[in-house]
Amino acid sequence: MSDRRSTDDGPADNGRPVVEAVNVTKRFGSTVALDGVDLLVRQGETHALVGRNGAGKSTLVSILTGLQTTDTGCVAFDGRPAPPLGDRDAWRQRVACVYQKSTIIPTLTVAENLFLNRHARGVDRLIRWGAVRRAAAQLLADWSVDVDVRQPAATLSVEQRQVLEIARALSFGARFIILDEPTAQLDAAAINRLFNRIRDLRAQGVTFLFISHHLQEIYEICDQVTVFRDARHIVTAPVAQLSRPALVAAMTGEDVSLPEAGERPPPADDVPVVLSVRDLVTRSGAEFSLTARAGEVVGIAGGGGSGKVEVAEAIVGLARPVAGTVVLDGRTLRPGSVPDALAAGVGLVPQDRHREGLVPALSIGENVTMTVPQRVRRHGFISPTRRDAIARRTIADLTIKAAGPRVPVAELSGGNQQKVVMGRALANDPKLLVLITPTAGVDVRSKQTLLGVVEDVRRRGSTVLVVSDELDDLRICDRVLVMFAGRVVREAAHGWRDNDLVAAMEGVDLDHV
Ligand SMILES: Nc1ncnc2c1ncn2[C@@H]1O[C@H](COP(=O)(O)OP(=O)(O)OP(=O)(O)O)[C@@H](O)[C@H]1O
Repeated sequence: MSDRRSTDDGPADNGRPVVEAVNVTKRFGSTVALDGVDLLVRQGETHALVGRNGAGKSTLVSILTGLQTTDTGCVAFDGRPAPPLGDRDAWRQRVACVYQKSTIIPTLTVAENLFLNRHARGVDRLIRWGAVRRAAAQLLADWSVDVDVRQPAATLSVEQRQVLEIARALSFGARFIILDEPTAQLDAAAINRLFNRIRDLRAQGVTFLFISHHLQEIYEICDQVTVFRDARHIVTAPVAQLSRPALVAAMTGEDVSLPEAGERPPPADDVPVVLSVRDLVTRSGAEFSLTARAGEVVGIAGGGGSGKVEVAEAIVGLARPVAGTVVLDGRTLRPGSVPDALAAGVGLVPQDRHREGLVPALSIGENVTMTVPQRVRRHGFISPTRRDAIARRTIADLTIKAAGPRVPVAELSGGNQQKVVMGRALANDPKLLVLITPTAGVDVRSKQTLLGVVEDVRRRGSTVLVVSDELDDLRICDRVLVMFAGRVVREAAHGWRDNDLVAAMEGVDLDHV
């Protein structure tokens, strides 16, 4: 393996290799997920692993955590070969991965989660709960985690769960932690706290492999970056030596710029109103009203707890509002009914694609056409040929990386699954397309594709709601309604400045400070 010693002065220079993957190849049937890749992570560094959706990142993570074997090549920790796959304890002492989807068990308490299967037992073999709780409290105190150990894990926030998973990993002795898109569900303040924690742990000798599609995060928190493209290792370099355009070019093989809405005058009064939301009140008290016309792209922005997702979910029927009406193209939607919203012409990309989005065991074709059975029926029966044709078009239009329309969605990478959700939302030619955090987990080139689709939909005369706190998502909007603490606090016309919008999302009124 080539020597990729850092040239900067950080701990990366002196650090011994904590983990090394050499010439690793992994195939799934005819798909080559990893093609002779190398990775070298040194002690004390925070090393980014980036690449487009389907580049092979998760596959490498599953190999580095002992969930899958390599076809060829090898993995070593601290210079010694990786333990056998079945020796879970040995793996846990070397490495842990904090995934986007938590592995914490919600029905157990914090203490139980921390000491699952390694409870302190007395001579009578009974579990000593007092001792378990004390050990858990000590562990959390050691790592400055402020959580009550008696609390049921279900009551923890996403942020607290992540921190708990990190503490649990450290308690097994692991000093190498993989963070797989850790910021995807966190708001700006929580991301800051996570980064501070990473810095603290790094100073104490903990090494991180950090996977994210948010390139600014790589520049903020990582020292080294490795780029994969199409299952191959492209480059490893100190972050400071790789400019953002160079990084994007390494990931995509080309320059990529994201779409932005052009300067358009507000729609005239004779342009039909497509969506009218009147005096909506959500369960937790968020209030919202909006009139949007054909061809308009409206953003709903806000941080965690702003109410933006609740409002969007109430509009599309995923949640039942306590008051208010939603009228789509003259038809009043039944509150809390997704089928009614779909029948009225809503296309939806929900926030949680695992819960409301996809059926992983079904094919791309089955998922994409799920809400439009009429389009795939022939003489009363489902026509696989029609279904394949629709799915093929979706695969081409959204550049989904898959061998064909009948591939189960479970076999796609995360970002490509998100494109299938978008494909399904578009399948019924929606009058109203509602996108909730549509580019979460999506690489920069795919972001360009997904956001570009919005422009096509708008041109066809549909209305689009983009619900997000990502500035890149919001830039394609004609106007953005910013929510804070359950209220719309600002309406920003196209051309807003990043600072203003971010300040409004944080509840700061820059005009009055
Ligand atoms: N269990 C599986 N069966 C078949 N193919 C798979 C399986 N797991 C992954 N793949 C394929 O391997 C390739 C690499 O996928 P992987 O999930 O590692 O990508 P990734 O870089 O993590 O992408 P993302 O950023 O979208 O999460 C993809 O083409 C994917 O479809």
